[in-house]
Amino acid sequence: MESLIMVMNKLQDVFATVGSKQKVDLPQIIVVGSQSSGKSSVLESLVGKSFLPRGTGIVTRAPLVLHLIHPTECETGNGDSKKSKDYATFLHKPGVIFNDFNKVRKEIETQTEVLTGGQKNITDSPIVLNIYSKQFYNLSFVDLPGLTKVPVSGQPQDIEQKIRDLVLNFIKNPNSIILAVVTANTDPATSESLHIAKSVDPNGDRTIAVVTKIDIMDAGTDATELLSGEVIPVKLGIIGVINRSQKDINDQKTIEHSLKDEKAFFDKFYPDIAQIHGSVVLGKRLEFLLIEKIKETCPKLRAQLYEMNNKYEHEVKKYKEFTENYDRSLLDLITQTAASYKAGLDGRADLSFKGLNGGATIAKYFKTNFNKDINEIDPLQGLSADIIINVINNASGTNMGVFMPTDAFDHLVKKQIQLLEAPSLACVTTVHDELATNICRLDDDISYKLKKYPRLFEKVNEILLESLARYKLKSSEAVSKLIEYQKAYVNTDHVDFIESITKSNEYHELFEKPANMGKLGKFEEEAREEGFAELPNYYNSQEEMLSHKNEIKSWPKSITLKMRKTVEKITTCAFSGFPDSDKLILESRAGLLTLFIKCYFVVIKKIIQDTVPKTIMYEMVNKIKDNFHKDLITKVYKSSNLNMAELLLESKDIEDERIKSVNRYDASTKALKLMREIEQICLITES
Ligand SMILES: Nc1nc2c(ncn2[C@@H]2O[C@H](COP(=O)(O)OP(=O)(O)OP(=O)(O)O)[C@@H](O)[C@H]2O)c(=O)[nH]1
Repeated sequence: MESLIMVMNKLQDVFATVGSKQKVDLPQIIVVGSQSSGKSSVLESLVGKSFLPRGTGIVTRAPLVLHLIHPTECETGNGDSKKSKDYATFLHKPGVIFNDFNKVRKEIETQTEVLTGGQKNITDSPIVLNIYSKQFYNLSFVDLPGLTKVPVSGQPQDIEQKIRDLVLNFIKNPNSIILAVVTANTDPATSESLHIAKSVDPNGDRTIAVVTKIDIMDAGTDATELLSGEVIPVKLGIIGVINRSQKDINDQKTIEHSLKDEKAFFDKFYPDIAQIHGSVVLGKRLEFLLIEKIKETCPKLRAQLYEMNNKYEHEVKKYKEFTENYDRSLLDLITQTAASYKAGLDGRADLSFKGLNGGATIAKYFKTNFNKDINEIDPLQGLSADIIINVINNASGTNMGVFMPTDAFDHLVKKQIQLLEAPSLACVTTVHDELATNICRLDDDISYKLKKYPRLFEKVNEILLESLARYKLKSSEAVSKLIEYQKAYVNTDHVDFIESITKSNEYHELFEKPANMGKLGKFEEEAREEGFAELPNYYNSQEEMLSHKNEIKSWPKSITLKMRKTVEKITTCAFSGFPDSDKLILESRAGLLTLFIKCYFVVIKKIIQDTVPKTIMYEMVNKIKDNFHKDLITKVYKSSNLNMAELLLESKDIEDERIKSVNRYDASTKALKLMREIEQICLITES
């Protein structure tokens, strides 16, 4: 019967060595208790040896999986002096025999440091220790860090939560037996171990309580009530033990001696129940419970292992498929890569993909960021009133004409149109970068296959970037041309321009509300009185006046009349000897010019917001979608400096993954074999 636990131990080791992606709920005894409750002492009494690290603070910082093994002849090794006595081995030190249990303690301490990275932190990576002794039963435990509330210096503040999480992770395994250590000298209602056990096993169906420190209870109190099961609601039993006190340990009292004293203590103080308490009873009870648990969980465990084995077998086959048929599938892979890349832009890619795909990202960028960048450009950026007046003066030359100089408008508006080039070119760059990253959004399956061959992946990336660089150049040239086109001809007849002017507030202020015209308004009546008839007197000749009339005609028709009126008023003012007339004329012209620039800019912004995305789509996005496949085939196959063998080198990561996958499959096959052995033993013992 003992060998049932031994086979289960082997099963545990299989998973401890190889690890498993999937959790396997193996039957285990998990020791849980608050700090200094006596967990280590209980384990040492069961083992009959002092071998666990002691000290202040949190001593146990890694799960310790402890297998107690009753060795067979073969394991004691006939003639092997090292194995002739009790000895220990660690799973992480294969082949090393520990006869000295002080060295076992040291090794646990050293390995704890290795696993926790030298910090006072805790880890969930287990240390697996086998102790071989003819003296005891086969048993297996997991010893965990003590539940604590106060971090010691150097320990993370959340240590309490970390320990709780670690303990919970072990005890929530429905096939585990919770060995809750409870101290007799404190109120069981405050016992941390019972509390945490209850959170995963509310009815106490898989919890056994071990009561320590009965010997140091307050004078006048005794543990009869506690040990009889009236206080603690657990179903697997309550067993009292007397461990060595600190003084006993300091005095180097042997465990053998302590076990004798323990028996004497129960015989003397609890004669009626002495037979069912003590470390020896505890050991036997735990062995019985573990065997029962193994039998009970066998069918479920077998099904779980079977499923796991199938899954790993499938995974291993997948690796083989890639490595063996690579040549044949290179072309397929390139085709799939280009198709997946295109699908990412067309929006038909993996719908489960979290976040936006490449195509959607670009569309969103056009609609929001690019439009915003353009809208945010101030149409008068860099144009102070002085600059505008200066340009008007220069455009008028020596002749201080009365009408709006079109040259000044042309000059200024073209200067402002140029401001649109930088955000448009930035848009080209952003889309380019998005197209470059789109390679990271291939379908999982293709991306996985491609990354398996890093050189090939690198080559694919290189080809993509080369093509994109070409298309980016063309896009930038085309976008710059769009700006040039706008600068080539200033179309003041554009319907949107006229509409924009008439809808503007400034226009309304200047022409529709004479009352708000300020100084100009004062002369409005005079202007009306003197009339346009006076105006020809201003010009030196009829010819000159006519030339100005032509100038008026070059402005959009719908505004000409009103504009003319204003200019007329200004001119009249000049005639009437108003002292600031020149200044007034200039300011009024500058106001008009500013309004026209603003309104014309609205039109151009709309055109740019519409045509830049179209140009980028044509020159870059659609080109890469249509030509990526062709570019890949041409460059991967035809490039003379390409060494195919190099392209086919498997990545180190994937190679490691493949090895791990094979190991996992081997381990699960081994586990299934052990499971069959366990089932055999169960059958024999039942019949
Ligand atoms: N008198 C007496 N002392 C005990 C008993 N059990 C444990 N002790 C003492 O209590 C102290 C803590 O015991 P440990 O076995 O180290 O407790 P632990 O739960 O393993 O402690 P941590 O691993 O630090 O959480 C030691 O000084 C033991 O000697 C007992 O039954 N009686």
